Amino acid sequence: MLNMGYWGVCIHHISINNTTERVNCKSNSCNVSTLFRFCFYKAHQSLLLLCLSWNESVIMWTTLMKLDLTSVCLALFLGLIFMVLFEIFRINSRRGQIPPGPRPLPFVGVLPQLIKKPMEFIRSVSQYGEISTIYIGRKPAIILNTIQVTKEALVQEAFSGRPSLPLIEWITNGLGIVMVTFGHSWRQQRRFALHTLRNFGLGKKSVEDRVLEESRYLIAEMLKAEGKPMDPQHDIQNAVSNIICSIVFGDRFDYDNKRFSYLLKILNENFMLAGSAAGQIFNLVPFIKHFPGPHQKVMKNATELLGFIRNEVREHKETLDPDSPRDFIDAYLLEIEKQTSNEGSTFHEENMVMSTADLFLAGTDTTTTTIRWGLLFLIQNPDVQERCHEEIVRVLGYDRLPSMDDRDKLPYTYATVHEIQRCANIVPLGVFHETTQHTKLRGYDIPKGTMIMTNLEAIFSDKEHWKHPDAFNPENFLDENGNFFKPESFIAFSLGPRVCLGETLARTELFLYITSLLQRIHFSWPPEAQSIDMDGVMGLVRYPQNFSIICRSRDTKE
Ligand code: HEM
Repeated sequence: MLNMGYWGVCIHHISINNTTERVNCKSNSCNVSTLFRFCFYKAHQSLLLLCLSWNESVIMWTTLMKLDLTSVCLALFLGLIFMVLFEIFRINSRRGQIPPGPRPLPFVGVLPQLIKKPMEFIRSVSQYGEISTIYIGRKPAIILNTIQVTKEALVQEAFSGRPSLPLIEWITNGLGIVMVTFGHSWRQQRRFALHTLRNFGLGKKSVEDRVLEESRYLIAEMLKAEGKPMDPQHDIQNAVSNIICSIVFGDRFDYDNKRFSYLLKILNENFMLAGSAAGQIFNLVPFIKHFPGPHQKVMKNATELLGFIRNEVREHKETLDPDSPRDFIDAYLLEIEKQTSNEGSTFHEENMVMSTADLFLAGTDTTTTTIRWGLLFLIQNPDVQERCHEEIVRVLGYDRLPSMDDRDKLPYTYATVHEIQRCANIVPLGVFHETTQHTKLRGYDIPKGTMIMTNLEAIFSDKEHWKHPDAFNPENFLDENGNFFKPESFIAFSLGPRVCLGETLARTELFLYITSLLQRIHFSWPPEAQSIDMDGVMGLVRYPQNFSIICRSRDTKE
């Protein structure tokens, strides 16, 4: 049995032949090495067992073949050396034909570096030029390091596919929107989701009103722990999730709802695990799905999350009024019915569950994580926090909540929200794309099926495009007259046919939540706060390390 957390304490029970070995490791970087040690240990033990049980047959065979055991071992060893040499030759023979990049290890490519120190590795990749190559396992992937080349590539359909990642495939069965490859199903599901989200208020006053109402709950909840150290994760996640929940399920959930809190916890756990070393190893050797390991936890969590959605679907079916759809699920149920006679329809119940899951998941941990990074940056830059608060109170006072129309009147606060997104950079390599056909980029031939990554870390810190690339400074989004402007390099939601489907919703939530929090609450560190590694923790998104803060209500008469 293997039970592994990501960067926390990991406890491994390795049980073979009724003996259990327990390893306790507390270092942050231990998981990778421990996992490798575990894999090595397992492989070693299995080999030993095989050797023991098949000892007799091996002896029989080798006698039969007139070979002794030493020769068999030597042959195996030479075979391995040959495979490694062949792999090195294969990689080297492609140099010059593909963009340059760091030297990969045979079979695993750059995965050990990417897993061990992801941000350091991602930063180092841009030194190879506008586009570079990294090997993910045995396959080369192309990294786009500048805004120019990213724009050139991502607007094309040829660059709009998605790679098939075994872990995601295992869970989604190739359904939904986010990880579905470019084609008919993706087009139908994406178009329907966009259209339906708009019908239920996306980009309109009604979603703004939901966010403002929720921000009142959020402020009240955070101030319950006024003056005491508190981890803001759950409150923010619940507030953010309630907006997408109200659109897809037609309901919000109270902050003390135990069942919903549990679902949010496992959602977060899955985002963490799927993007961790465990997820990468699964994608490299998917047959481990038949064995115990952290991937089983990912599957168990996913099954529970999908079970929750299936339950919602069941309840919606029982109470559906075709003349007045209440939310995304109602609209989808009606669409399935409408499309029954259409042969090319991709609308069916499993696709509904997976599309709903995509909206629920993508709409929760992305915005939550950005706001958490925001609190970190605002506490570390108290002058920025104060300047935002002063601007907000000057324009709105203490009582009027902000609206999206206030953006022009709050240029410094609006710039701060964007600067939070730039520095948080929650998907530093974007969401992976794949070429849908053979294509060319900057003179290089790129075969169909090549993985494409956007180096947002390099683009967001390009010295030619940012006034203060390496510091948290809202001036990056202000012109010489103090007005807000958006540099072309700001592509946190990506671009092209795959651009984030929830961009409007996310921007509404980020501006309204951050502004209303800064209006009413002062944030600071608890006295015993420890310093935080600002590279964060890599999951499917880049999370800040866990932290606690002190919230104090702004004195409305100050
Ligand atoms: C701060 C918040 C967010 C950020 C930074 C963000 C960023 C992104 C990025 C970078 C992509 C990949 C685009 C590409 O493949 O080139 C994406 C895709 C997507 N996002 Fe977001 N997102 C955010 C919030 C949301 C929200 C609130 C929703 C909910 C509606 C959402 C739904 C989606 C979906 C469904 C896709 C897949 C689009 C497709 O493959 O066609 N996102 N997002």
